[in-house]
This record gives sequence, structure tokens and C-alpha cells, in this order.
Amino acid sequence: MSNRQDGLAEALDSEQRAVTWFYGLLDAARERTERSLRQVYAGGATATSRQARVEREVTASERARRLAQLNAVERGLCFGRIDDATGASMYVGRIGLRDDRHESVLIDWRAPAARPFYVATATDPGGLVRRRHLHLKDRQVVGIDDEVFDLEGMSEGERRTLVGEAALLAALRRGRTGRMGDVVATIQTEQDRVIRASLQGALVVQGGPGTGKTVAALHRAAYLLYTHRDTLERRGVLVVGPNPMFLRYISQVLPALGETQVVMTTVGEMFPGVRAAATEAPATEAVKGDLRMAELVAAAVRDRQRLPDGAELTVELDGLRLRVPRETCLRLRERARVVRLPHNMARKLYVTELLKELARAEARALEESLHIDELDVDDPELTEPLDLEGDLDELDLELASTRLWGEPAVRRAVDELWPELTPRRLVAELLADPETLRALAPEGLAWQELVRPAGAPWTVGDVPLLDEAAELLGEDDSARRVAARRAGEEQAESELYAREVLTVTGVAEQGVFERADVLAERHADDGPGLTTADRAAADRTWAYGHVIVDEAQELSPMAWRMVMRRVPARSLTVVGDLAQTGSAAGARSWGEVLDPYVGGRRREERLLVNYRTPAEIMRVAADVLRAYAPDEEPPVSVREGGAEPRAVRMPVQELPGLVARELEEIGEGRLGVVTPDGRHAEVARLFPRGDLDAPVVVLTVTQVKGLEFDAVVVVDPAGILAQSEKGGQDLYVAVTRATRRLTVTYEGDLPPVLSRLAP
Ligand SMILES: Nc1ncnc2c1ncn2[C@@H]1O[C@H](COP(=O)(O)OP(=O)(O)OP(=O)(O)O)[C@@H](O)[C@H]1O
Repeated sequence: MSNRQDGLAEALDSEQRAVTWFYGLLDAARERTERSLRQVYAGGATATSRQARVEREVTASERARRLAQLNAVERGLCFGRIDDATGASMYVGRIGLRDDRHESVLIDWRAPAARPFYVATATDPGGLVRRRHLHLKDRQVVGIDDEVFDLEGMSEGERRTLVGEAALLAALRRGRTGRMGDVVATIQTEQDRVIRASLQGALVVQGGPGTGKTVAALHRAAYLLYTHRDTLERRGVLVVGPNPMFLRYISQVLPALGETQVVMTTVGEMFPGVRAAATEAPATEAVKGDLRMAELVAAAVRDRQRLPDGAELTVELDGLRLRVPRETCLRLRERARVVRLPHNMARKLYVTELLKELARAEARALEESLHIDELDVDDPELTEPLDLEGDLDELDLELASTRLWGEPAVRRAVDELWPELTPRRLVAELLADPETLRALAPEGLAWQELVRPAGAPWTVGDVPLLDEAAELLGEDDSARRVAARRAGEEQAESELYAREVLTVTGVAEQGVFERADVLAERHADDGPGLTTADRAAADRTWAYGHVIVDEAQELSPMAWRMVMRRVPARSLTVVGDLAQTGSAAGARSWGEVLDPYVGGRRREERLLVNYRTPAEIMRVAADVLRAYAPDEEPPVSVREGGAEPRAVRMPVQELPGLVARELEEIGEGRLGVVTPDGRHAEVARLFPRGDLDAPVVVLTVTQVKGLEFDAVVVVDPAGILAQSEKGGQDLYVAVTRATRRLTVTYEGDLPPVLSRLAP
């Protein structure tokens, strides 16, 4: 055996001992947690009082969460080691572990002490002499990669253990599974800066395709939850992605990092109860995303606060005609508007006043109907003129109002003038009413693009309008407020109790992160077991502690308005690429969309290295970028030497043969077929099973945004270029999805921008 092989065997041996020890500590931690979970359940069987139930729930949920976290880190528990010049070394892993003497033996990757592992470079090693990557298969150390920063500082023995291949390239070569994985072992320095950036303000991460924006943003979520657990556990973290397919694609990253409490959603799902997936014509998308839509929605709300058609409001009731002059209605409307409450809350004021007016009107009508002088009576008291209206005191008015409110005719009249409205009704009726749109649309807004038939399905562009409407309409929440007040009293009691539970059960001492007030909130009247994430996801008005927006270039100004409502503290991570904007309402500059909300509190980081696409394919992409977004720089590929991309002239019917050959080339990996929007159905028919886990998936450019495949077949590039004004950007997205092989198929002529591929 050579010296080198000896050295490697020794190193593997010694690392195996360390790794076996860590797994032993992990197993012990798991056992302890499982045991205590069992005890909690066993002890809780007799719990009958509310206090006892709270105690059981608090402790059980705490233990269960800890257990889930311990289970999540099984794969690749320890992946790195750093050695400094003093001879000290430190192991870095998915979670921190302590030995029996409570000494820290494995450092959590997010802890400040682990940072040198990610930021040391040959030119700036930051005191390190070596960074070592450990490759595990199950619990076995199967490989080691070393980077040495200071050969001088190492002994002869240590030098012999050097092993070759960079861990990053090994990671990048792995076949794709249809789901994004975590990259905790190979985070790069520029990404580390993004991940550990401060929680405050808006961080914009601009970077070309494959630069790891998504993966860095998700690791940032895990980092922030670790570092600011107190704030974020309470307020929650929201990740907004471009579509449900993308959310499925990234769904495993955070759980693998031990974080299961992040809410993930799309713009189309941000209004509770609506799951909009439909898209619409670019012209409609552009108008709906325009900020002037906020004015239009506001005008539509005011438009529903009406005045009687004629000179007065008349209500026929039991043979009486109740009359309230138009001017009185106008006065009441102004009085209700001036308080600036949302429509449905202001309605209460309006209705209260209007009912009193109707009560007076009723008294007047009654007077008129009693023709006293026609009665044959001598008693002077009885023949004295009546003043029923003047006789009404406050109590009479209230009683009469209540009675009138029970009359369907009165209800109808009130609803005509100031109806209770839901956001859905308001928006649906507005978009189906060209006359109102024409009358209310702000100058210059192409309202004609908005018109659609009643009952049309909700689109992604409608969701910010619904949210806007919900803000302006508000809900009559008096019943909820009463309930909340009652819950608030119980909350104080629960909080005190939860604090005691944490101390008594020792949870607080173990440094588990949950806080008593968080726990008490969780176990308040919502019912036990509802987490912050559960509650946040169901509540449109929830204020998150941090929001991450991915593929953020696609959000319209109206969508940003909605997102910003969810994060009043303006703590945001905005991740995207202006060169990939496909939406007609999407961003042209980050300042333009964000500055109105965050002003000077916007920082920008740029990611410049493409970890996905080999250089051969990236050259094709760079041609497209130069033609359609000449101001943007393509990222530099970290890899070279893959298969040459190619173009094949053939009808789509022959795609299955080509796809079968490509699949053979990539072996275990996944293949994506990307089509113009208009040809998706035609191509998808050729490939019956097409979900994300299938070997072959057929997607439109919109759907494929953010995803990647080992091999990609782009169908009909001319069709993609022609599908909208952003066709060039769409083609750029399509050709940057492959990690290994790219094929373009066409039927007529190959677009000149792809001439590099000409056969
Ligand atoms: N440090 C890293 N170590 C290993 N793999 C990485 C690293 N950074 C990125 N990758 C991989 O590179 C690929 C691209 O990453 P990601 O999807 O996050 O890029 P992106 O910038 O969001 O791309 P796009 O703009 O096209 O959506 C993924 O497979 C990701 O796992």
C-alpha cells in the first residue's frame, strides 16, 4: 500500500470513530426524548383539569418537536471538520451535540463557531489550516475531501492524509431526484453571506439561474430560526414561491434541516379560502398587477355606499310609507365615511343612524295616518295635535330600531344603500361589470382588459385584489373581539401556568427554545396542538416575523402590496433574477418595487456562480441573454466538460423516441420537457405520467421556473420566443434548467439566437 493510501485509511478510521461517537450521542438524546414523551402521555391519562391538560400538551408538543428534529438530522449528521493553527479541531454538523460533561463536541452549522467552515478561502483562511468534508453513507464514513490552507502549518503525517476531490463538485454531479436537497455541507462563501445576513430590513439576492438563490434562501430561513428563535417562533416565517409545483420541489429542504414550522405558500394561495392557479393573458396580468388597481378597488367599495335614486328613501311597512330624505342619507353616509373604518364596520354606524331615521319616519307616517280631527270624540286631550316623532326619546329610538331591523323590507333598503360585502363578491361583481369598470377606473388604466364573465375562476392576479378588498371592507368582528377578550383573560392564566410547566419539567433548563408565552398562545382557545405556523397560515392578517419571496421578479406591484401587509416589520429576503422575469406585471428593477415599502433599508447581494448548468450549456444561455436582456450578466458556470447541447429538427410526435434515448444517457436521473404555454397539452399527451417524481415531466416555461433536471428537452423555441413580450426571458429560463444535457427540438427554422446549436 502506498503512503497515501495508508494515510487515507487512517484518516477514515479516525473519522469513523468520531462519527460513531456522535451517532451514539444522537441515539441517547433520542431515547431520552422518547422516554419522556411516553411518560408525559402516560401521566396525562388521568388529566382532567384544564391546567393538567395544558401541562400535558405543552410538554408533549415540546418533546415531539425535539424528537422530530433529532430524527431529521440522521442523514449526514456530521459533514465537516475544521483544524486551526493551534492544533484544535472542531466538527460541524446538522445539529449541535454535547457529551456527558456537557462539552460541545459537534457544532450546529448555524452557530457562529461553524462559520469558518464556510468562509475560509485559500487567500483568507481565517486562522484555519484545513477544512475537511466527510462523506457518509448511512452511519459510515465513505470519503474525505480536504482543503489545506497552510501546508507549512501541517505535520508530515497530516499532509499524507490529503485527499482529492472537492466536495462541491461531487455534490453537483449527483443525479437529480425531483426534489431539491439541502447543501449544508457545501455552502459557498458568497451564499454564506446571504444566509447569515442580519434579520432586519430587506435583503435582495439577485443572481442568475442556478446560482443557488433558492437553496441559500431556504438555508437562511433555517439560520434565522436558529439565531432569532425567540422572535421568529412567535411570529413565524413565510416563504412565498412561484407555484405549487415549485413548493413541492423545495418541500424537503427545511425538514431535512430540522425545521418544520415554516409556512410555504404562493401568491395564488395567500387569500384564505382561495386557491388560484389559473393565469391569464399578459395584457390582463399587466393591468391587474398595476398599483392603480388599488384605487379602482377603493372606488368600487365607495361605489357600493349609495344614495336613494329619487328625492327620498321610501320603505313600505304595514301599510305605512317610511320616508327619509336623500339629504339625510347623504349626511349619514358622510358621517359614516369620515371615521375611516373599513366598509363593513362603518356600515354598523350607518345602519344604526339610518334605523333611527326610519324610526322617526315611522312616527311621522303614523301621525299622518291618524286623522284625529275625523274622529268623533269630544275629549280635548285626545284631539290635541300629536307629536309622535318629537316624543321619541333615545330608548324609544333604540327599541324601534331593533324592531325595524327585523323587517325584511327595511333590511332590503339598507342593503341597497350600504350592503355588507365580502371581498369575493365585490371583486367578482366588479370584474363582470364593464359599466362600473368604465366609470370607476383611474385615468389611463386599460379597464377593458379586466372584463370577464361572472363566475369565472379566480386567477393568481385576482388574489392581491381580493386582499386589497378585504383590507377596505374589513369584517364585522365584534363577536370575535368579545371571544378574544375572554380568551385574553385565560391567556394570562395559561401563560403563568406554562411557565411553571417549563420549569417543573426541566424543559427550560435543557435550552429547548420554546417560550412560555408562545406555548400559552398555542394552547389558548384555538385548541391544543395548533402551532404558530398553523395559526399564521389560516389568518390573512397575520404579521410574520420574516418573509422570504422566491422568484420575486414575477410579483406584480399589487402582489408586493399584499406581501408587505404580511410583514409590517419589513424583515424580508427577496430572491430573484431580473433577467428571468416572465410575468407582464413583473419587476424591472428591485428599487422600483421595493423602495416604496423599505426605502433605504434595502441591501443587495449578488450571486455570480452557476452551480447547476455546465459551461457548454451556459454559452447557449448567454447568447439568449445577450439578445434579450443585454444589461444582465450571465453567471459563470462552476463546471465544464459536460455533453455538448444540440438542436434536432423533428415533429413533436417523435419526441418519445428522443426522450427515451436521453433517459438512457442520464441513467437514474430526471428529464424535463419544456414547451411553449400553448403546446403543453399536445406534448403532455405523449407522456402519460408526468408528476415531479416521474422520470419525465412535461412543463410550460412558467411551471419550470426554479426547477432543474439532469436532462432538458426544449420544444419549439420559436413558439416560446413568440408567446409574449417576455419570450426571450422565457427561452433563457428554459435553456438554463439542465444539470447535464440540453436538447432543443424545432420544426421550422431554428431561431437565430440559438444558431450556436445549428446542426
Ligand atoms: N453550495 C452548494 N452546494 C451544492 N449544491 C449547490 C450549492 N449551491 C447551489 N447548489 C445547487 O445548484 C442548483 C441550483 O440552485 P438553486 O435552484 O437554488 O438556484 P437558483 O439561483 O434559485 O436558480 P433559478 O434562478 O434558476 O431558480 C441546485 O441543485 C442546488 O442544490
